[in-house]
Amino acid sequence: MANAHFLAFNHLHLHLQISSPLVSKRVIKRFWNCDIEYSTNYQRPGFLNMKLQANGASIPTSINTADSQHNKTPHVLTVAGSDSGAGAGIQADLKACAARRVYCSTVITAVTAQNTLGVQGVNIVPEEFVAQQLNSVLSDMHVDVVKTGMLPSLSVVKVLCQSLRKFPVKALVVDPVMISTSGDILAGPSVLAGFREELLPMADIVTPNIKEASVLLGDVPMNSVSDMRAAAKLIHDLGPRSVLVKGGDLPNSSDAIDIFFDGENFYELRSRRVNTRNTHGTGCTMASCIAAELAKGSSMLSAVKIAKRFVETALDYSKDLAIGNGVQGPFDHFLALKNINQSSCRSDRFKPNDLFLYAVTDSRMNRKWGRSIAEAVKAAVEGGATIVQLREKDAETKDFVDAAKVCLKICHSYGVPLLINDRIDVALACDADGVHVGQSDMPVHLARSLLGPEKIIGVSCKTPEQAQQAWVDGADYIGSGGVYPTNTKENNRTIGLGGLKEVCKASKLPVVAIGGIGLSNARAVMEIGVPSLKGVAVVSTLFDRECISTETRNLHAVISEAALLTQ
Ligand SMILES: Cc1ncc(COP(=O)(O)OP(=O)(O)O)c(N)n1
Ligand SMILES: Cc1nc(C(=O)O)sc1CCOP(=O)(O)O
Ligand SMILES: [Mg+2]
Repeated sequence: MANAHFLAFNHLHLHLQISSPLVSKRVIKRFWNCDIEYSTNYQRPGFLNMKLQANGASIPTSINTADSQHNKTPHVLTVAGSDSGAGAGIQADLKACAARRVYCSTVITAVTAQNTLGVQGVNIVPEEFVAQQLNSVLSDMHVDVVKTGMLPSLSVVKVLCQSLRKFPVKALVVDPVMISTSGDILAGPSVLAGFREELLPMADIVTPNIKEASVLLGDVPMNSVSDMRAAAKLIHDLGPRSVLVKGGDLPNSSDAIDIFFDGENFYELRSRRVNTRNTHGTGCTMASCIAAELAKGSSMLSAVKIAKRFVETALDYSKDLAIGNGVQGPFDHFLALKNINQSSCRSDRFKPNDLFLYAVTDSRMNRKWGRSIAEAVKAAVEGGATIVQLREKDAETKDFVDAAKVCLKICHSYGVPLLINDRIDVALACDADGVHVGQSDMPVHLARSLLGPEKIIGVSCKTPEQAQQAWVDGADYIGSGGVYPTNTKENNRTIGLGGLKEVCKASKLPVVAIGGIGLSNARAVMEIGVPSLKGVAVVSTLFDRECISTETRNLHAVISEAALLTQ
């Protein structure tokens, strides 16, 4: 499918992943109300030269299309041990990559006999044969990311490092497997030296759990989040570009807290601790999932966040799985094959700039103007709405689902995501792109476990504390208001531009402003000057008007101008 994805368009700064110049030109025109001129041929292979014209300014642009992953299948190579019980190791890696829709090839370093009771035997593959497998894969296939798991001997570590020097890849993810979850030793002290001296300096990320972090640092005690931070910093000093210390086994913690350190900033990533015996293979899955997201082109931090969310959701889904008699069972990676449909016509699940012009429907207004929900949505996306929310407070469930399916087709034909207000059931029934919930609706973490990791979840926040919680709970964006008084929502508290600013400053998530926003005040909202504010959400300004597409176009022009001027 020909498509064009905006990765960022902030203040005259454009990154465009392009697969068809003609489609891209149309999409640019529609999204940004700016004209685009192409040179008629490629002057350098893989580079597309173009001139963007917006508001009288003309910007020559050269886009490297050769880097685009469009025609390549994202590919992870896992170098790890086989687990006969298929909960961890190579088998977990294959399942995780398949679930994340990334091709996975395999180099097997050891074959283990294990089950839910523990590891009964280990048969190490000779290093020459590991080398041969590496050569077979890397000399023939385009591998984006190498992920390592069980590396049972120093010579295997060395063979791997040699292969990586001969066949460089985009990223190296090292899961420093040393002790199995059942407590069995999978790599001895000589391997530890290999990790420290050779492999970690080549790694883009290393993902130890607290036991592994402690062993890597010579058995330092690891009992708290501040110990994890200190360990992340010390492991970073060993050479990897970033470190994720996983705190799932941290004593006395009600959340699963991981520390991500990229050499500059620490991020404390929290998720709910899922109460289940089925946790065997979470480390392998986490690292494979990070590798898969990197192969698809994510930044490191967002790959880590997606992986954490994927693992949390899969654990939640597999709570009641009964496989084996031991204390630790495997979990199910293919939540997508249950009632979570991850297929989406849209290739990217959520881009913060989708919030730019957020159209929220209203059944009362549609009735007043004598139009269907689908007619209203079509006019809004034609006018340039970048995301749509169906907020149909008094619709019958069946009518709502039927209308939502029609609207979904319309939105997807324009590359616009469609969210459902409040009704998780309706979102599931029509396979919408996500939901928007308020503080008294279904809590975000429950919505997430029902909808899965792929769907977009927005949550209304009036305070910095709510904004912080939204991030912890796994929301994708925040709706914040009422910025101005509104007649559309009864008894809504107005927080003003000041309140909006406070929420935006506190928010780690992108924010869309809502409440009483129209042509006369949208500019003031966009000009508050906090980068997390990505756009405005409106109801009456679009839908309580005679011509929705004209009003949408007008509002688009106002906020585009404000966005350009606040660069
Ligand atoms: C983008 C956006 N922001 C806020 C809201 C309000 O949601 P909520 O607080 O749940 O109120 P209702 O819309 O359900 O009345 C929203 N819908 N969209
Ligand atoms: C649905 C909604 N939520 C709000 C909030 O403050 O969270 S204000 C609001 C209504 C927005 O409608 P209009 O654009 O017509 O003012
Ligand atoms: Mg609500």
